[in-house]
Amino acid sequence: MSFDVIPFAGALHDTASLRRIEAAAARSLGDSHELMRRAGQSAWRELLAVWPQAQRVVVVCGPGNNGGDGYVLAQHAQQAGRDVQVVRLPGDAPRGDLARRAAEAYTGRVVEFAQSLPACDVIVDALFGIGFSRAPDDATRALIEAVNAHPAPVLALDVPSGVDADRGSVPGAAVDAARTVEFIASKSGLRTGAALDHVGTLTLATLQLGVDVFDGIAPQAERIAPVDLPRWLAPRRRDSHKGSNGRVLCIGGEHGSGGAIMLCAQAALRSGAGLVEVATRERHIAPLLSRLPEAMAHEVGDARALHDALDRADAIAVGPGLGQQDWGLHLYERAVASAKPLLLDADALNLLAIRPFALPADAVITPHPGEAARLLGITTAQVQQDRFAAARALSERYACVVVLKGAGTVVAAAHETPRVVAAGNPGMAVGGMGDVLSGVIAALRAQGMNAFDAASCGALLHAAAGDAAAHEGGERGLLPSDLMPWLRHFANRDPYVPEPMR
Ligand SMILES: NC(=O)C1=CN([C@@H]2O[C@H](COP(=O)(O)OP(=O)(O)OC[C@H]3O[C@@H](n4cnc5c(N)ncnc54)[C@H](OP(=O)(O)O)[C@@H]3O)[C@@H](O)[C@H]2O)[C@@H](O)CC1
Ligand SMILES: Nc1ncnc2c1ncn2[C@@H]1O[C@H](COP(=O)(O)OP(=O)(O)O)[C@@H](O)[C@H]1O
Ligand SMILES: [K+]
Repeated sequence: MSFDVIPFAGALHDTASLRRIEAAAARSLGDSHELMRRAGQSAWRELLAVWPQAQRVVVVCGPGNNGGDGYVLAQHAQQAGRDVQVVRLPGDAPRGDLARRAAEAYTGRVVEFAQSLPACDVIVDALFGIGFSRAPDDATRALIEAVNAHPAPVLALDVPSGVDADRGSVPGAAVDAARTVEFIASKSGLRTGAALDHVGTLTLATLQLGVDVFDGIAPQAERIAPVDLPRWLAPRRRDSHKGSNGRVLCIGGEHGSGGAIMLCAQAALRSGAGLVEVATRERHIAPLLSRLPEAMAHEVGDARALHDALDRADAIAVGPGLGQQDWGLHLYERAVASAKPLLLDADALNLLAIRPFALPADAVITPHPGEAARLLGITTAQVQQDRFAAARALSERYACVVVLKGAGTVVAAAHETPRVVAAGNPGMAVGGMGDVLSGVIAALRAQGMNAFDAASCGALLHAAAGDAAAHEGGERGLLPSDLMPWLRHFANRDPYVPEPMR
């Protein structure tokens, strides 16, 4: 596998930056074709390393330079004695000089696609890369569907065809790759949303370029993974005490939703908060204390008790199970008016959408895509079409830090490079999982982390705990409570876990 110079391991780029990097690389090599030659050769080496036994290779080539990479790979496979066929749509002969040159150098068979693909051991997807620009037409869709229906595994070159490499969305059909080998730099859109069901295992071929080709080009986003946790989670000072580890106040738990605030409080304790208080409905206090005697629970009908609890808190999480009735609205307004480090989730976000209050400085909001859509006045599908843009729009509109949850959680704040979490799994799509995240982030805030770092580290810690819990017993049936021991584990120990690059 090809790992050369990686300028900054978590750096993610968009296609506009990649075009500039490619241009700088072509200038420094003095020849654009050299880049394509290296791309095709790296991909061939990867294919050989992963599927050494593959004898029959089908390379599906598009009309652009991604197709050009495919012809270079096909030529290597041919020279290595493999049975190779390039398949392309009628009319998809290479259009540009680079790809045409690569196609002319390939001496093997080229067949036009008609309904089905030949039998083979591996399919190489070289249909579209970063030049993919619109939903596929019927003929292209039929080809993509034939690739996906074929039993052979797929190696995608640069981008699984049909995935938008900037936004992570799939406007029509997209190739389901077993692996994707990215060229030159990692792409932001392959780390979030619908893309995650298409990329398979991601690897990076940097094409032996020097770091100078990245000069003056800032990454669009940063990928964060469990190995990054020690960046934020230094060991505790030996002489710390419960006060120095922060007091969290969790507000919520309307009638019928008492479990939400209990999960939030428990997660805050398991993420290292020194003290956790809960302001909830009276009838939830006894069950909460019987499960979680370390918490201090208050009935908040008494205005003085609420005032004192708000005053004592180092960080406040408001929203889990809060409801949107008068009780919840009153608590929401008091929490927002408190000017304390604040986290808003669930019903606090629904209330924010209908009663926009100016949030205190450095507040964190943790919407799922549905909540994000309500806050932005758009549809959930529009949020998912461009999760980076939605997170950025929320951070601007509400002047806060945003954790846009879901596959490939995006953390955004004004003047910060957005971060995308390379952990988490669909087992976490279950009621109560977001309440756990609220407790984690509030605990990190109370321990002194700034809002953007607490949001990033908290989303990562939560996702890592979710992955560990899913690894133990599977994704289906995973419960938010299953994360609790793992939150403690990842908040303390060397969190390195071998993982595929995402
Ligand atoms: N430049 C370099 O130095 C290097 C580049 N490299 C490689 O080049 C790739 C980028 O190449 P690229 O820019 O030619 O775009 P590419 O992804 O092949 O697609 C464009 C073609 O597809 C077409 N098309 C798009 N969408 C479509 C749709 N839905 N349905 C149908 N057609 C559609 C589009 O048509 P048009 O929109 O122009 O009508 C155009 O013809 C990059 O990912 C990497 O693999 C490496 O070799 C390293 C060096
Ligand atoms: N498919 C998925 N992949 C990764 N993480 C997921 C996935 N589905 C849900 N999650 C995570 O689980 C949590 C669910 O939160 P949320 O939807 O607010 O649940 P609830 O409101 O029921 O507590 C979020 O942190 C989200 O990122
Ligand atoms: K491709």
